[in-house]
Amino acid sequence: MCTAATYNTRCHYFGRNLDLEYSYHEQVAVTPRNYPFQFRNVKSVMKHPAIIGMAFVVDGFPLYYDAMNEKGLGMAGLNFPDNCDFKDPQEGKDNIASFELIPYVLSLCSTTEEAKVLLSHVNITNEPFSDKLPTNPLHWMVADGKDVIVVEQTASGLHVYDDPVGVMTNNPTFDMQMNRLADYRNLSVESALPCAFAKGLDLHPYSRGMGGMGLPGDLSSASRFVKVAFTRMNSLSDDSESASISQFFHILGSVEQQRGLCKLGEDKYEITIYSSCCNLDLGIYYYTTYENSQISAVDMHHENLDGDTVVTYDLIKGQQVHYQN
Ligand SMILES: C[C@H](CCC(=O)NCCS(=O)(=O)O)[C@H]1CC[C@H]2[C@@H]3[C@H](O)C[C@@H]4C[C@H](O)CC[C@]4(C)[C@H]3C[C@H](O)[C@]12C
Repeated sequence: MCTAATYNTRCHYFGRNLDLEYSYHEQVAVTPRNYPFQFRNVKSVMKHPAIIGMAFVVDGFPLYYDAMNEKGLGMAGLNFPDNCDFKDPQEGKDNIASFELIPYVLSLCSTTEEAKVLLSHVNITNEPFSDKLPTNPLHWMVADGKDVIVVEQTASGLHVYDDPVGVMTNNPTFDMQMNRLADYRNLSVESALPCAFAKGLDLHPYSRGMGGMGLPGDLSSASRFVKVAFTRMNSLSDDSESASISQFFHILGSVEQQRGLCKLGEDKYEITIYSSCCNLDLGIYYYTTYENSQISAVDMHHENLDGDTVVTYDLIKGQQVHYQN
């Protein structure tokens, strides 16, 4: 399971939880402007905005999980089993392999609006990166400081949805997630609204937070969608960088996966391997890992963005305890 979210204060933030029971060797990867993106079926992009994000870098190619470009556009891929339908290349379409979609969009677009136009010609293909890395089912969230969209390719074709709640998880399809949200339309952050259940009935609000009673707390993707939508839509912080990123990680923390709660086999448990937060305006990629709750950061503008090879940073994974005495 995974969760993606956006959050806006003075700057605009975009990120995700990566929830999985195993790890590839993911790293923070900066792709400079002159790295040549060679795609399988469409023409190469030799010069593009610089990109930073989390990637598994194989033979120098950044297989991004989530990333942003220096124009302020972010994109994240999340698991989308059963519904996802990547197809064979089709005549008359821009055929983009699923592992190419993040570099393709982030190297050619500056805004969500531009991404919508680009995606309207796209067929996402099932071509694997290599024999060792077969295609996995994914759907994507794309966001700039203004708009958020969700991109899903199912048996009926490629769908682009406007995302008014600025969050996304896994199954079911995005339109169904939004339909289900109506089941929770009476939830509120108010602790003691008058009883709507029956006029005059004295039902004492014995606790704070009762306006949110009924908010799901389990780890399923449908429940996480509701939980993170409620959290994100009501989130408040001041607009400093420190307060904004703290709040962002709290939004993702509302749906994080603790080891032991989601069993996938003998001694196999899904956990939140990392959480990321991109400052879309400043090009800073913040992250925490399951073991390391201290926020680490890589600033793309501290790199030579006119280079032509991908620069990587290993994740700082061990817990960083700040002893005070
Ligand atoms: C599985 C990851 C998504 C996490 C997630 O949603 N898990 C939930 C599992 S479930 O719903 O509960 O079953 C996705 C996110 C990004 C994906 C990776 C990126 O797309 C980059 C490459 C792409 C290659 O085609 C496959 C390997 C890969 C390295 C991908 C492996 C895997 O599919 C990743 C790591």
